Amino acid sequence: MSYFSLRQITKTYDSQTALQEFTLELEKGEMIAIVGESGSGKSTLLRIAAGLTAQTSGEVWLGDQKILNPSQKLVPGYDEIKLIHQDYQLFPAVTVEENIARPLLQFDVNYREQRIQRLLDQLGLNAYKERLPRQLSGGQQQKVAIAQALAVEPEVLLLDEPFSHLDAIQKRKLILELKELLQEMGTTVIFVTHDLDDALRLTDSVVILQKGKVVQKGNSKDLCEHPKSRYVARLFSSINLIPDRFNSYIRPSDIRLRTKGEILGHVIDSRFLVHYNSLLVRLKNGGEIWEVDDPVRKYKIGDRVYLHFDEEKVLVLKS
Ligand SMILES: Nc1ncnc2c1ncn2[C@@H]1O[C@H](COP(=O)(O)OP(=O)(O)OP(=O)(O)O)[C@@H](O)[C@H]1O
Repeated sequence: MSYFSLRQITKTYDSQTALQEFTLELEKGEMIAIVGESGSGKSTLLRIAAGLTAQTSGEVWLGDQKILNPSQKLVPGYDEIKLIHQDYQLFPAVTVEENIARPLLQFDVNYREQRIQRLLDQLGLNAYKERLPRQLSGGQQQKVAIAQALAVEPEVLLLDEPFSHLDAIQKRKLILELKELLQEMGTTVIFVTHDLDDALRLTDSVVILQKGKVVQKGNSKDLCEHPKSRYVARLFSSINLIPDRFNSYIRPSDIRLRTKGEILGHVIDSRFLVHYNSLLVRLKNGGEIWEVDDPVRKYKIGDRVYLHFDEEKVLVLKS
């Protein structure tokens, strides 16, 4: 039996289905990301997993403990399962240290002090412990919210896009730091996001959610090489429709640029990116515009190019 399981969770709001028979089984210490566009049911799922929203049907289990929802439990939620979202609320009038102490008030004073010190160390917050939340940057405030959630050593941490206020550099750094910390603590984690890159920084194990249903799950290599839909394929890169072929697509990185060949086009735009130039190429036959990677940065706007790809790289995607 798995450690944390969401079994056949369905949630309807009035007549609208937000989640449909969602099932997920996690082992202790496992980390998984759920990636889905806005409105796909991610937040609803995490609130149900935390026992904060009542599901229409289905069950949540932590070990042999059934997680009760607010219609079954007087005080909703569990210390063992903590949810962090982007609109975290720190106590504005007390210091960082006191914010972290709040969930620990009923614990023994020695344990409490030790635990606060450990969290301040782990999250690099020592220098800020006397400050009020408004005297911190967004990233630092987010770290305090994380420290607060981790204070009671939850078994399961549910992250609902908690990094979306941060800039890309801060976000990358915090995700990597958090990953190390959570691995060390052996915490079981579900991270929901609309951003696949963020997901893959935390874990290689991904579930793709669309309109409340799981459309695919796997590791990044499987999902990238064998996407089951255009939506999944596009999470990794754009895809070019191959003219005169049904539902067949090729990724910009799977195209080779040649000076001779079959598919002729003209470069109409070029952008310098870190590992390659990203070209827009207008195909002579049909006028389609393809995105093509130029890793040697050889081609310029106006150049004639021939495009080549291996048949095995073609993605056939019906939906
Ligand atoms: N309290 C509510 N009452 C009615 N409908 C709701 C409620 N909460 C969510 N929904 C609907 O359920 C669906 C899923 O919403 P949810 O917030 O779970 O999606 P999400 O994937 O987290 O979206 P986002 O990334 O924009 O936060 C949406 O269509 C939303 O409008």
